[in-house]
Amino acid sequence: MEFTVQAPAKLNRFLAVLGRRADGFHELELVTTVLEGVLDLTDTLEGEPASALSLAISGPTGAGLVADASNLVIKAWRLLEEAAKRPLPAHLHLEKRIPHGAGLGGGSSDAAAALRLGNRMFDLGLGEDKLLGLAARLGSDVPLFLLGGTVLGLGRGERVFPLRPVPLEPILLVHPGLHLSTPSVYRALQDVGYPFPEALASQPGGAAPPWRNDLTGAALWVCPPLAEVRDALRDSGGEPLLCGSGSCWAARYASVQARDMAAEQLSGHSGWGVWHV
Ligand SMILES: C[C@](O)(CO)[C@H](O)COP(=O)(O)OP(=O)(O)OC[C@H]1O[C@@H](n2ccc(N)nc2=O)[C@H](O)[C@@H]1O
Ligand SMILES: Nc1ncnc2c1ncn2[C@@H]1O[C@H](COP(=O)(O)OP(=O)(O)OP(=O)(O)O)[C@@H](O)[C@H]1O
Repeated sequence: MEFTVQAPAKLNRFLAVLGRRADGFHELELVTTVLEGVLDLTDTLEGEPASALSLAISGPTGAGLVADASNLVIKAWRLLEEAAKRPLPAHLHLEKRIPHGAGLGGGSSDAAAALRLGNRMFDLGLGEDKLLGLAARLGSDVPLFLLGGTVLGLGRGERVFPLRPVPLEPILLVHPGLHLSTPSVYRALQDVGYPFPEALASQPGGAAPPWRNDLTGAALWVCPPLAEVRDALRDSGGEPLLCGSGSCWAARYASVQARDMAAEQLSGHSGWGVWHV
């Protein structure tokens, strides 16, 4: 097709929950890296002008994902039409590789990709501030994908600021084949108790932010079998970190060699997906 935009996954290397707000959302401090260049964890959105709007979905994780008005790509397109004050008829094709309900932000990344694609395809000339505003209406995670790189997220995560790049350690991502709903994990914070973060993302002297996710207890409460992947990553010598609201885990290793040995060991587990970052 004529126009193509990549939609990578993300890794929240720091997620502090600061409290619950009156609107039901949680006040967060996040450091997120967009995993640009990890091709088997990147969706692709292509488009060409047509007589009406349509979306086709294919790819390894495309099955079971509906292409109707509930899809974040269509929701993003409708917001663009609202901003452009005219229909933007196009045929879109989404190649899905990011697992859903995995905490890797696939749907949010697709939404950001749709905003960029439509803006470019129809020469709408919407600036970054306008696109960030539309992104925030689509979901808390969408704006960070417009910035790319390593991003500080404040508020419910939608107020984004570029950070200097944090070099990624040798990392493995493991998907246990489970699906976790983000709202149910945030709700479970009430059952497990709210964490009271003392360390925030801004580190003195340019140090990398800590490897931390305050949603871990809540996600394990909602889905106890998640612990199996965490324990396997620990046994393989890694330092596990839950991805967003789950179900994927990331683990960092002391060396590329240690990471690659662990990958070989964990790939043998049936039903788990394993990626190098
Ligand atoms: C877990 C993360 O992926 C970390 O980056 C995000 O916080 C989730 O972002 P998201 O999926 O874009 O979330 P949204 O679509 O905005 O919200 C989904 C639901 O998650 C809960 N939610 C989300 C963000 C936030 N700061 N507090 C919340 O309590 C709310 O119940 C909300 O109804
Ligand atoms: N294009 C899309 N790709 C994936 N999911 C989508 C899409 N559009 C809508 N959804 C819905 O959004 C839900 C969350 O999908 P997503 O892949 O963003 O989950 P996630 O990785 O847990 O995200 P997050 O880290 O933002 O919580 C899916 O279960 C699906 O119902």
